[in-house]
Amino acid sequence: MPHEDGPVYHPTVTTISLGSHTLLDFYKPVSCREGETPQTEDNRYLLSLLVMPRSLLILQDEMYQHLLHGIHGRTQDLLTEQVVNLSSTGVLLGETLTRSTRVSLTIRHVPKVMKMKLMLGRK
Ligand SMILES: O=C(O)CCC(=O)C(=O)O
Ligand SMILES: [Fe+2]
Repeated sequence: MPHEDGPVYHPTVTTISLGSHTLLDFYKPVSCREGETPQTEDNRYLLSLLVMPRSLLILQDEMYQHLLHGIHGRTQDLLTEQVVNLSSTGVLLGETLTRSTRVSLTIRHVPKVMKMKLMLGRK
């Protein structure tokens, strides 16, 4: 499901991937201009990144602040021209990759945390 990771973690989210590859898909945000054709997930789709096993992905700037991202639930990925980082992965255009179990470790810096005093049992 396309989503933003939100301002709390701004400006960077970092992901280590283990196990399977996956495709991370990027979408334009929903705009609410009058007279525009209704927006669907399909027509907001922009591009994908092939996220390789044992890779480190750093998401920041425009990709973080402006675009939405998500991972489709499917078992196989056909690599098309919309997968924009193929040349740095060694995987060829037109190949189909079968997914298996993937573990992603996401590292987020949270500069602002809320401090709450625990009042349990106090009067
Ligand atoms: O598994 C991933 O690489 C990203 C998952 C994600 O979008 C998130 O944790 O917000
Ligand atoms: Fe996310």
